[in-house]
Amino acid sequence: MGSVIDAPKVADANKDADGNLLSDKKLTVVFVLGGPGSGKGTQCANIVEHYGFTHLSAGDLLRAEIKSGSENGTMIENMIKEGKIVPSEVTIKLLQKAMLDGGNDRFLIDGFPRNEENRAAFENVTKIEPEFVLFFECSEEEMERRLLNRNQGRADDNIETIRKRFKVFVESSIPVVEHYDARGKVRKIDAGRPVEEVFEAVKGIFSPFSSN
Ligand SMILES: Nc1ncnc2c1ncn2[C@@H]1O[C@H](COP(=O)(O)OP(=O)(O)O)[C@@H](O)[C@H]1O
Ligand SMILES: O=c1ccn([C@@H]2O[C@H](COP(=O)(O)OP(=O)(O)O)[C@@H](O)[C@H]2O)c(=O)[nH]1
Ligand SMILES: [Mg+2]
Repeated sequence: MGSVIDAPKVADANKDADGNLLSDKKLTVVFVLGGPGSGKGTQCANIVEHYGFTHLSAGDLLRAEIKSGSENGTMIENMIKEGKIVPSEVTIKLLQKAMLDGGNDRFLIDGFPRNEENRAAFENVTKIEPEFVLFFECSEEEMERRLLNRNQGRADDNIETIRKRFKVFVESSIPVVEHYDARGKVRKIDAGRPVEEVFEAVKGIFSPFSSN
């Protein structure tokens, strides 16, 4: 019974004010994946500046949800502190809303999908397939160094949580990259280099988007 009642709600959540479905809008969505500290947020800011994408960081949306005092806030806060993946429905609802509010037709979705369940649920609910997956490859040694120097006051940038996040990344997020790799959709970047060098490589991938 729950699924019968919930179905229209899901469909509504996917419509903008004019009743258009997200999936009807011919959106360009790029998933930006890579381990914690690989430079996803840093490079997304560069891409936004040069290629007119709107940047949606799933982690930022979840942290904003905690701050907003939502009923899910405490649950999200506890999961982030433990480096665990927040239930798909929570993250997807935030992403859908941000896309509908975004007023753009091209989005970088940073740090999502983090596991196969995230991926399948997003596809099922939004009917959106990513154009491609930008994957930042970086050693754990380098990522650990970056995270311990990030200085953004994040509750999860401590060595204990960082180790848990690395484990979750290998066990749950790498299979998502493998899923898209098997479909020829992964664009892999060596992210262990200085920011400018990484962006040079990113530019090579985004050049088709530079004209409009
Ligand atoms: N290529 C790079 N070389 C050195 N430091 C970097 C590089 N890219 C990002 N950083 C720094 O590393 C930290 C993590 O970067 P961030 O973009 O937040 O990564 P992510 O979003 O993947 O966790 C930040 O302090 C950032 O300034
Ligand atoms: O789709 C997502 C994105 C993030 N997170 C949680 O938010 C944390 C921080 O994610 P973020 O992408 O901000 O971290 P980063 O990879 O940039 O260090 C993760 O460890 C997870 O606990 C999540 O559950 N689902
Ligand atoms: Mg980030």
